[in-house]
Amino acid sequence: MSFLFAFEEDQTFLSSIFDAIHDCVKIVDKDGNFIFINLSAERNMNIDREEWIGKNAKELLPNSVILDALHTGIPQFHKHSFVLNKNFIVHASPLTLNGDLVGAISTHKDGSEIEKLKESFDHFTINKYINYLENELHLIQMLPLEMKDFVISKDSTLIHELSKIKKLAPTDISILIRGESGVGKEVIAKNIHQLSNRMGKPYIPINCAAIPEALLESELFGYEEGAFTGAKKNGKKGKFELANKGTIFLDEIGDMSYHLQAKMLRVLQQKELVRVGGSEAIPLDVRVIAATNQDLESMIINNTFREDLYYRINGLTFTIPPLRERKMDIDVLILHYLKEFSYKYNKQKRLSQEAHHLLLNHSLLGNVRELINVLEHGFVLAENDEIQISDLPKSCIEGYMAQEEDIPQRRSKEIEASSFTLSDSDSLDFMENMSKLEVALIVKALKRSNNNRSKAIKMLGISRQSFYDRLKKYEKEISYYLK
Ligand SMILES: Nc1ncnc2c1ncn2[C@@H]1O[C@H](COP(=O)(O)OP(=O)(O)OP(=O)(O)O)[C@@H](O)[C@H]1O
Repeated sequence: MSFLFAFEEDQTFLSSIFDAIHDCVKIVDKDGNFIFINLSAERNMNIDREEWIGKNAKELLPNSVILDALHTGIPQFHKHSFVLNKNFIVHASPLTLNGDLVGAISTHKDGSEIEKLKESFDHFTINKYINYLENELHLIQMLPLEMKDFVISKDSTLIHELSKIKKLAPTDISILIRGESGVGKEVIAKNIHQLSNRMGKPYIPINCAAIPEALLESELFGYEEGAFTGAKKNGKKGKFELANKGTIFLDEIGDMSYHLQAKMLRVLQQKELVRVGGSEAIPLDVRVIAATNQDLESMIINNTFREDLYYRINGLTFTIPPLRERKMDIDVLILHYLKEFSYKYNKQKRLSQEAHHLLLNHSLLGNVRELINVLEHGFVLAENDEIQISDLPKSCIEGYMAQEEDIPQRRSKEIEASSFTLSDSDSLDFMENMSKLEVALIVKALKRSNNNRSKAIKMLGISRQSFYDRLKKYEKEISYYLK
């Protein structure tokens, strides 16, 4: 089991995960010897896996697809294979660790499975989304292979951001993920961990906004027995200690108090921590991924976020655009989650044209999380196989109606704010008009940069200080146009 050393402690757990997978899975080491065969494969091939482990695939399955993947180093997809008197469709991929080839993995289905799949697909073809899937899936395939199962996107900006992950994951660079609530920051953090050399070690998420300030310190750094009233006997490990050798995901880091930020910075710099009420320094080896929806740059100016911590956590930034700015993703996510619910509830349902239109045009402020909730609500409530608008949550329908009513007003605001013109009757007062021009320029820069203040400052070519002075001066006007 040479290359599985990374999971030594978790091998039983990993085996039970693979055994729970319905697809047939086989793994060989770099010499082609079988090191793992899951339960489905054992049953499907009608073999005794204990007898196969340690034997070479060349001997037991000559010309098999797994050997092709091992010898060429190239993934093999949808390969037909006739062995053990059965027809199989096989996918196989080489396995690498730190850039070295360590083996190969294959999954297969046999003819009867394929027939079942075909039947369910035939049923689906009445659903126009299947055409969508077939036409557009190649774009999803642009994602790194390992991420396909997790992050669904065909938005070029997001795909570009995600393509960095593969290169960065194996390093220990700290990462800051930015984006609104529900855009997928945590899914991406998990992916970074899974693609890193720390995979198989702990991944510990903590939401800094969800834990009361008084408890956050001991949650993060742990405490010793007697540290405070109610402290457990023998003390307790904090999230940082639990994440040792692995990754900690600090969600909503902008909500952490200034005092805790200072403590966190010390821990990150010194790579050791002292539990609350303790004196012993505990060495730490933790990769930090943080996420925020806040404008940390203006928090630094307002002295609510420490600049030194900002540079410490911001080795690299990923910005995930909100769902309303990647409309194409709404469709693929709908497709994906309808499929997921069809497995979960053992039923197949599609969206009516009207409900589909509503979701595509809804501003979905809760992003992917809201889309999933709304869809599941509709899926469960729909009387037949078509989800109607009336099956969606009331709040979603009301939100959409309010948004539609607001459109003419928003459009007129946009026109007003983005053009600076003077009619004959307008005042020519210099100072008054200069102020209007400043507001129009700032609003335009903020809109063009998706409200990213650093980018807006660059576009405007003015200093940070001067930008924030104007933001303060015209706060009311700017927030009116941006609303
Ligand atoms: N691109 C995506 N593909 C598939 N599922 C996604 C995608 N983005 C988000 N999701 C799903 O949406 C839900 C919300 O995602 P997640 O918790 O990662 O968002 P978040 O940005 O971390 O939210 P918050 O800031 O509120 O913590 C999860 O169920 C996640 O699996």
